[in-house]
Amino acid sequence: MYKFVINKLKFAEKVVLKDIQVELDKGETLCILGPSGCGKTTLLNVMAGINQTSDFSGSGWQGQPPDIAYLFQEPRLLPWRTVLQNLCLIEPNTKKVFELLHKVGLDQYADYYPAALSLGMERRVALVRCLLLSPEIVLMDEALASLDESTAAEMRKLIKQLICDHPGKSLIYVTHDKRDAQELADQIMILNSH
Ligand SMILES: Nc1ncnc2c1ncn2[C@@H]1O[C@H](COP(=O)(O)OP(=O)(O)OP(=O)(O)O)[C@@H](O)[C@H]1O
Repeated sequence: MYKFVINKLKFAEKVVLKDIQVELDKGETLCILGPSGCGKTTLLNVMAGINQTSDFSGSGWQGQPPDIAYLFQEPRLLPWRTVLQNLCLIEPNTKKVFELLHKVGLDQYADYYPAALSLGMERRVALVRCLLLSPEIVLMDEALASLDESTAAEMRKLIKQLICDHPGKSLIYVTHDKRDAQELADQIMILNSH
């Protein structure tokens, strides 16, 4: 069981998150829903340890912090490196990289630069990059935003196959879309604005 606690998180004097307690079993998927500005991304950032600007009280991860990989809303691939070169920064074993690229249907695109890929393809490369880190928990921020319906459905299926149906991996998934929550979540958390 993973547990993460925030008592209060403020930016300047504005309270953004209050009395948050996230509990998640190994292998479980938690979807976090809530209106724009309620603090969903901030919560993921604090969990990933990359929120440096807030005034945060709480105890964070209870016990040993889990190994985390973060799929940001923007794929954040290095534009001057090919798909394979981006992924080999994480995993030098190209066989492992190609196995995962094959699973997301992109093994033919290993030598492409990110600029030559669609957003949906870049997101799939970013998903592979996360998985190569062998995380215990994957954090995802609006991973299907700005994709057309069929591309979003394809990505949702991959997330389900490669993370949700994987017994050892947990997923914390921020979304505006109730369909994502219905299809992927074991647990749903709704955040309100303060
Ligand atoms: N670095 C920062 N400095 C000051 N205020 C911030 C900072 N980051 C976020 N905020 C504020 O915190 C609140 C929560 O922002 P956050 O991006 O977490 O919301 P969100 O629920 O993810 O929104 P959206 O669904 O639109 O992405 C907003 O009012 C935002 O303006």
